[in-house]
Amino acid sequence: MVVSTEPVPFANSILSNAYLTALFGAVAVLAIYHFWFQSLRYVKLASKIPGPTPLPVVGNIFIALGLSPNAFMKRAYELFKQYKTDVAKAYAGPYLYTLLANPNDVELILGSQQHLEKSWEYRLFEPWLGDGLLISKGERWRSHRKMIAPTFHSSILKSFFPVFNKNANRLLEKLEKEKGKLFDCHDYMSGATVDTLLETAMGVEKTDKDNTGFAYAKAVMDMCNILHIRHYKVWLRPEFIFKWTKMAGIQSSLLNLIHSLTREVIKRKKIDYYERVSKGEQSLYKEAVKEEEKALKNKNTENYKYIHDDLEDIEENDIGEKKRLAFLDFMIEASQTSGNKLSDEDIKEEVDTIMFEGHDTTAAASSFVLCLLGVHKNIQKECIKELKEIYHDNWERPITFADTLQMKYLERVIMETLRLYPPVPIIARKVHQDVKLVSADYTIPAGTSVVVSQYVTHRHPQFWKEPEVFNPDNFLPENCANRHYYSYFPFSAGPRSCVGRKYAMLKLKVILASVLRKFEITSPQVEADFQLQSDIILKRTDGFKIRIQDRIMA
Ligand code: HEM
Repeated sequence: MVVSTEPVPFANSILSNAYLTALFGAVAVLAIYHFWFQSLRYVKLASKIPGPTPLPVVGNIFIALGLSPNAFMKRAYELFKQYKTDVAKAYAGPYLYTLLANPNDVELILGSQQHLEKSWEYRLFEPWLGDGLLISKGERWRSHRKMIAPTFHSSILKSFFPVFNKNANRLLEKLEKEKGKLFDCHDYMSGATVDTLLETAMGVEKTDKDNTGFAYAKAVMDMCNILHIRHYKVWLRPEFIFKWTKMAGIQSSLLNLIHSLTREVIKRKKIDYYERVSKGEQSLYKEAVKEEEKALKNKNTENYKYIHDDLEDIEENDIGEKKRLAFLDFMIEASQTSGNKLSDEDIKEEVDTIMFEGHDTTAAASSFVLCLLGVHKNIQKECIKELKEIYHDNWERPITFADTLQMKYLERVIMETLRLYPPVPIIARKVHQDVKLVSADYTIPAGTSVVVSQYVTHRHPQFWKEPEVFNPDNFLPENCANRHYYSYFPFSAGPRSCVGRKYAMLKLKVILASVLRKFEITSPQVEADFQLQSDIILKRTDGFKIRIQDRIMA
């Protein structure tokens, strides 16, 4: 049989008519959508705000298309500079995001009691952190924060010093094998941070053979990567799409690992608690609450004056050291006390939140400090000068709380590191009321998301002299005195600031001073070589590479 390959004019014209109709139909639907979209109140208000032109339906998501996480970071920062504005907008589909760089505007969001709700992307954390402190809202957030924040105050932090020192020494032992080699210090800092958190905040001691810290830290890092990919590849955000990807299977095994550690930790602590009760030991919870209330009446401020938040409303010396409980003990006792409705699941969510927030942030911060000290040898020398003044000939003695108060230069190095390389590079909130900006005549419409970026504001040329230069003297008291308060917020600021910032600063000082006393650090790279990744936690995609050798004391 011969099959004709001749075109069939009639069928063709039907097809082309069908194509044309479909095309016109699609254009008409898009046009109607476009005009409807433009008529929406929030879109009209936002139309005045500068930003890249959005395409119908998809908005500006093409900015992220085909970009790797570190290229995305670079591109976002370049766009902000290119528009030379303190306010910029972008659409992910129909969702409006307004980015604020000016501290006066940042203050309107972070300093307010109204805009406390996190933007909806934080919900991607839900399978992991549940409704823990980082993402919870309303009365639940308020009551849990009131309970958790005081468990990270100086009176209890001081009692953590033996554990801080023990884990710092373990880290030094592990680092021995890297002497002379070029290696990535992040895994080491991460493992040490998890072990310290487990032992301090959770009260769970680790055995020498136990590799839990490392496995857990690795699972947390992998989870962060998945969440980050879903943040910027917005089409992967909906659960019904994500669940068909390979990543969903990986996420599920990572969460199994993370959650089983959390459940194990809580189980162990509960057994301890019941043993204490069976021995007739009294619950310290009620007494601690009473002390807390008394302390709250005595408002005072101290130390870290560069951050405004509710933690400063508590005078720590008012709280008897013996009556203070570390985080997890406190949560367990509170759950057993009538009047509290803390379930095991509530405790698990808060434990997961503290383990995530307290670990990856501090590990990134300490790794950045080590790299920067490797690059800036003169600044490393200054740190050593200060440490010599504190330790004289007793170079190996354990680091005390009093020592950390004298580490003023190291504190400035840490703060400057957190300025240029803030571990949490952005924060997003959902606003339920219109926000009239201070820096320009724009109004952010209610019901949309606002993004403030530590990375961008910390480099704002109007508020920082030579903003791209690493200079710890930026934090000399005289240089801080007249700087806008919200030009620096590595720990966020206002009512929803980081509850663990004092813990973080103390831990960073102990771990960094320990490494510096033992090793001299060098880096083969300069800062311009750092490849930054706009992950949930800011990282270097090229690795935190340093070289160490025994420090020879002159
Ligand atoms: C260098 C270390 C750290 C940095 C830079 C940092 C930074 C931050 C930032 C920016 C936020 C606000 C996040 C947002 O609103 O999206 C935050 C919140 C939080 N941080 Fe930290 N953090 C650090 C260490 C810690 C530690 C050590 C802990 C606990 C042990 C901790 C516990 C928390 C918690 C529970 C929240 C949620 C607070 C709330 O929403 O009420 N952080 N942190």
